[in-house]
Amino acid sequence: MKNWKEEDNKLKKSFEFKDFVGAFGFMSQVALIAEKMNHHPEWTNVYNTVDIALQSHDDGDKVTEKDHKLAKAIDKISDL
Ligand SMILES: C[C@H](O)[C@H](O)[C@H]1CNC2=NC(N)=NC(=O)C2=N1
Repeated sequence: MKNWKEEDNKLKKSFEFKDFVGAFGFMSQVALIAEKMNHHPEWTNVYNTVDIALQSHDDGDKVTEKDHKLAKAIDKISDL
């Protein structure tokens, strides 16, 4: 898990892409994985950047193993 930081009971990381298409393509892939895992990111997108914060709402709004699993899956997608 590269460059994720834990802050405010969330795992956070910012991703930067060449342009909006790169950013949105990444988000589309993450959305499919998140839906499969039934674990969904809080995120914002501004043009070529995507800021992600992961937290388990069902488990007291804290970071759990589910967040770590999703973070690893997201890193894999961003390395492609
Ligand atoms: C009903 C549904 O299974 C739950 O609300 C799931 C959906 N996605 C989720 N995503 C995240 N990040 N945390 C959760 O606790 C969570 N719970």
